[in-house]
Amino acid sequence: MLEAKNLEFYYQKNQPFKIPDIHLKQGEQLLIIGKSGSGKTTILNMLGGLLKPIKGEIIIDGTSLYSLSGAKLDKFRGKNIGIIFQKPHILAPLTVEENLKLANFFSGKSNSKITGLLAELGISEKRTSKVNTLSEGEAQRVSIARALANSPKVILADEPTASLDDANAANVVKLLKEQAEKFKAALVIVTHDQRVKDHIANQITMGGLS
Ligand SMILES: Nc1ncnc2c1ncn2[C@@H]1O[C@H](COP(=O)(O)OP(=O)(O)OP(=O)(O)O)[C@@H](O)[C@H]1O
Repeated sequence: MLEAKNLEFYYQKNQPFKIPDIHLKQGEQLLIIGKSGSGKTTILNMLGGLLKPIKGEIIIDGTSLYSLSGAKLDKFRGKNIGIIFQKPHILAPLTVEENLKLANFFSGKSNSKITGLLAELGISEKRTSKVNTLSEGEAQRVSIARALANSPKVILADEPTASLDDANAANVVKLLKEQAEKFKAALVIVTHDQRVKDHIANQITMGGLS
């Protein structure tokens, strides 16, 4: 479902990252760990179609991601990849429901899952609340709901627990795992949070700069 082979990337030519290969089948989960600055966000952006590697290939459900370009890549991403960013990328002046409908609009999928998702994530009662009135934990759950609204084949989460207390952090990891299992999606979580490490056995470490 998700394969990354022989990836090479650098921001400065003399400082290439060491990037391990990734092979995840449908429903498999992976934790990418590594110290601050080792390139965790960088690899996640490459896997999500947001940053083209200098060399190597990323294959999602049989499609080589960067063989697509422009609108085709955007469309593929919208349909197949759900990304949860470190800081929730949700539109603050819109309501929770409007944010989710927007995600479906861009990926051309129906709104039929929204009610169920909000219930599973425990934010049904916030459906018509503006996102800028939510707590950080609630906003994080909305960004998860938005990433999952289009039933992606690959779910990518960048430090999803960074700003959450212990109870919410455990909850968010549980939700991500449950939802990934439900859709049989491949799940990749990037983190340095010790609290997450105990929940996903399959782990690789970013090697930092070569
Ligand atoms: N757009 C950019 N241009 C130049 N250098 C960058 C850029 N983005 C990131 N870097 C550098 O690349 C390195 C890796 O950054 P990245 O955000 O991938 O690390 P990370 O492992 O996610 O770190 P953290 O855990 O602190 O979020 C850092 O040294 C960072 O300063």
